[in-house]
Amino acid sequence: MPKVLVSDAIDQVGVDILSQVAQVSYEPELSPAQLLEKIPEYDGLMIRSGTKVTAEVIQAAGRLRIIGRAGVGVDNVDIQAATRKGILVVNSPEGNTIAAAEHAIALMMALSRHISEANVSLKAGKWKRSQFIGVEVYKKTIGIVGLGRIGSHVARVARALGMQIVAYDPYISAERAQQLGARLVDLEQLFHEADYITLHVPRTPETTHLINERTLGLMKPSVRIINCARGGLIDEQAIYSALKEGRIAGAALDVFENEPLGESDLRSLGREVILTPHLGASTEEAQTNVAIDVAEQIRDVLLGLPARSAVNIPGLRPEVMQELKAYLELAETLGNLVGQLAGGRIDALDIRLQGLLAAKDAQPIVVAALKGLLTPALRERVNFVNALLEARERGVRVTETRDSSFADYAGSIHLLARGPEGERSVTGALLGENEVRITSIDDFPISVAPSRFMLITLHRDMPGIIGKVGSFLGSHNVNIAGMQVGRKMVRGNAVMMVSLDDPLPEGLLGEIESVPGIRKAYTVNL
Ligand SMILES: NC(=O)c1ccc[n+]([C@@H]2O[C@H](COP(=O)([O-])OP(=O)(O)OC[C@H]3O[C@@H](n4cnc5c(N)ncnc54)[C@H](O)[C@@H]3O)[C@@H](O)[C@H]2O)c1
Ligand SMILES: O=C(O)[C@H](O)COP(=O)(O)O
Repeated sequence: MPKVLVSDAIDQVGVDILSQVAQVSYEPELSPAQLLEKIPEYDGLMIRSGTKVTAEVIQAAGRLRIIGRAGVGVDNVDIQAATRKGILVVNSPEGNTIAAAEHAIALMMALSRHISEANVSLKAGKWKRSQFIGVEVYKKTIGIVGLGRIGSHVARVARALGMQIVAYDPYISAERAQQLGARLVDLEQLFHEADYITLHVPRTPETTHLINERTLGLMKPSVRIINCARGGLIDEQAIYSALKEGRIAGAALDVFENEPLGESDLRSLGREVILTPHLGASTEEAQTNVAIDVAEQIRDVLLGLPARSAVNIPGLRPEVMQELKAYLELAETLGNLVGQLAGGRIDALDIRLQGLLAAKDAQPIVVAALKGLLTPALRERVNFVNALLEARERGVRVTETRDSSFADYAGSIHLLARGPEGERSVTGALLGENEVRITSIDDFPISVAPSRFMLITLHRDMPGIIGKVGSFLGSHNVNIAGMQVGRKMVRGNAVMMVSLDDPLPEGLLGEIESVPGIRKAYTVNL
């Protein structure tokens, strides 16, 4: 039975799902050193933001197949290292959206009405109503940075509160913003106009210290800033100084550059700052959602099924996967074949999707073809997770084209590989629903089912050549399971594909190539 380690606090429902297929260790208090020591035993790892899955952890994870992040942000996982090692990373992109958006709104309201400070004051026995005069959000302008899932829900709620909405998100259309009642503006304009600024972007090199000494200077002195997204989006020292000196009115921060938040000047401030310990996703509903979402994906992957929210491979809905499954096998077989025929280094791979495939998502087919192409070199080190990255790192340029007019088969894939030794091409299609057929090699038409051991020759189409190869193999006790010849013209060049029951013994390939009329021979394992 596979083993799954749960190293952060997750809802019990997640543990129950994992237990259907795995032996589960629930250890939410592990130190980094303990994680490093334990990880080699596990096939799956389920985490939240508390566990740092560093390159060192991944290096030590000898049998790990999947890391499930019960939440959105995967910046605590070294994705590059996981991808390189072929470890799938999945998350729950929507399970805590509402919780995070509501926390941002709650912080905005708490800041506006001094709720946190007033609560502490009253509990300390004081009744100081005049000290807690707040401001209304009605008719104020909220600037939303990042109009994705959480930012969009904040926009909907803000609209219902009667706020004006400006938004900055270079990756969404003005129409989408308009639907949400938001006006898209550039970042500087947002900083100028907003009475409230709320951040809902991932942390990237582009968004790191988005709020800093300079940008704080662009804002109204009455501005209140909310960060429920990621630590590091705000320069903490700069916002501390701006708050302390009264250059801005307030800030509410749920996330920090270093978590847990240790010594920090921010802690010394009064009502102008509200700090919460990364609680955006901490609702009962969100924790149930993310636990189910991610545990189900870990369970499915351990059972050999696809994941629905993979971070490091194209996400494939199960119905799409089902539809493309046989074509993925075809693409992988063709990639493997053309890779072996081209031999050695391949600089470029052109992938043509023909017939009905011209209308499909090409990405999974490209990944499958690359997996096949790299398998002779990398063996089990290459998989659907790391094939694209490995190909990129080896300098393989990939292009894809489509030809919907192709009518010989319902759907067909043509691969052309270019390397220092020239170009080689193969085509394949499905017979019926899922029988893979190789339908051409270097444009010579054939129809051959791939088999584990194959002999392929390029030769002149002339009398006796097939017989010579057949009796040569027979004389070395190699049994032929099937044979087919393809040619474009009588007595021109031709290709022969021979399926063998056994591998060709060492040294025989050279002898086959010395048969008069044979230009080149290959053994191929599919
Ligand atoms: N505090 C919490 O507990 C908590 C909970 C959930 C999510 N989060 C965090 O909230 C953030 C947003 O999550 P989401 O689910 O809305 O993600 P999302 O991917 O749906 O939305 C992110 C948006 O940011 C935009 N974006 C990317 N780079 C940008 C840039 N340079 N400038 C402006 N916009 C940019 C994207 O186009 C996208 O629309 C993430 O960082 C996530 O980790 C925090
Ligand atoms: O990215 C997320 O999903 C949030 O930051 C939530 O993190 P958590 O699961 O550690 O609460």
